[in-house]
This record gives sequence, C-alpha cells and structure tokens, in this order.
Amino acid sequence: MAQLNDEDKLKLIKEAVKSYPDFPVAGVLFRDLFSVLQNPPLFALLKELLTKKAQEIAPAVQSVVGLDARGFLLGPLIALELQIPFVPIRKKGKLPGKVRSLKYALEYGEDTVEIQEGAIRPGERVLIVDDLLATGGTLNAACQLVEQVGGQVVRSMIVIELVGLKGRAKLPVEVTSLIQF
Ligand SMILES: O=P(O)(O)OC[C@H]1O[C@H](OP(=O)(O)OP(=O)(O)O)[C@H](O)[C@@H]1O
Ligand SMILES: Nc1ncnc2[nH]cnc12
Repeated sequence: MAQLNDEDKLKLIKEAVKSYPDFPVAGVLFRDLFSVLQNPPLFALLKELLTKKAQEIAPAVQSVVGLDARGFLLGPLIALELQIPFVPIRKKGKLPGKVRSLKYALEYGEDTVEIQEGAIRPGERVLIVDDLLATGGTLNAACQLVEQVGGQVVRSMIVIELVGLKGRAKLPVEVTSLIQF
C-alpha cells in the first residue's frame, strides 16, 4: 500500500465502511467504522492518516481528548504516536474522582458527558477526536466541557462526517473530517 497517495488511501477506507439501514432505529443509515478496524492494513492506513492530519491541523497540541465510546479507539493511537496525554470524555457515571458534567440535547432526548477535573491543565492546547460527526451535539458538548475545565480546543477531528446533518455548523471550533457521506 506504500505507493498509494492519501486520496487513494481514504478511498479504500471509505469503501470499507459498512452501512446498515434502519439501525439503531428506522430511518437511520448507520455507518460502521468497525468494519475498517477489522481489516489490519486499512486500520494501519487510518492510524497513519489520522496522525499525519493531527500534526498538520493542530501543531503544538498538548493533549488528545477522545469521546465515549468510539473515540476511544482512535484518540489513543494519535496521542501515543505524538507522545502526549490521552484524556477521555465519558458518558455520565463512568469516571472516578471529581468530574465536570454537561447535559446536551440529542436528536431524541438528552445525554450527559463528563471529564475528570485536573485531566487538562489551564490553557492546554487540546485536539478532540471522535469517529463520526452527525448532528454535532456530542462534539459541541465536548468542546464546551474542555473549555469549562480550562483547556483550549484548537481543533476537532473525526473520521466520518455525515454532511447532510450539518453538524459542523453547531461547533465552536473548526472540524476536520477524513471522509464524508
Ligand atoms: O453528532 P452527534 O449527533 O452527536 O452524533 C455523533 C456521536 O454519535 C455516536 O456515538 P454514540 O452516542 O452512538 O455512542 P457510542 O460511541 O457509545 O456508540 C458517534 O460515535 C458520535 O460520538
Ligand atoms: N448514522 C450514524 N452512523 C453511525 N454512528 C452514528 N452516530 C450518530 N449517527 C450515526
């Protein structure tokens, strides 16, 4: 795969994302990144592209924040490669110690996400990573939470952007997506 350019690599990754109509509810076309992770050469390409992109869009970033749950599959790969801390944002009730919480609206209903106090130093330059951007509610809540504990969100990055849902319009920070549907 060494002779492929980045565009070719992204095309292969996009082709490997399996789509499931009407999951988890009728009317949703579910885009499943796990089908890429189940293919080691493609997973390696994804890791390479994410790390390269992170260095490009967020120079001097000091920590990577990943979102529960699928952001935990990607964020640590980047953080380890860049030798900076990985910090999780989890759904309510999963993180020990003192936490800061934020409730946010979903398409239907609401959810709460949390971060550990002290996980990010004041003024720290943060890159937020997740697998997918749909309505933008989750990523927007994550940006707010990082700012509330004193961090500075310099950029966010996701693998899959569902363009039709216009999630990026909801975000206070620029978002970079590798592939778009
Ligand atoms: O842009 P939004 O409309 O907020 O949707 C995007 C979020 O939805 C999915 O997570 P989900 O909440 O399904 O959790 P999971 O990763 O635990 O499956 C996805 O991994 C994003 O985090
Ligand atoms: N269509 C979708 N596919 C996968 N994950 C999602 N999270 C929110 N919408 C999604």
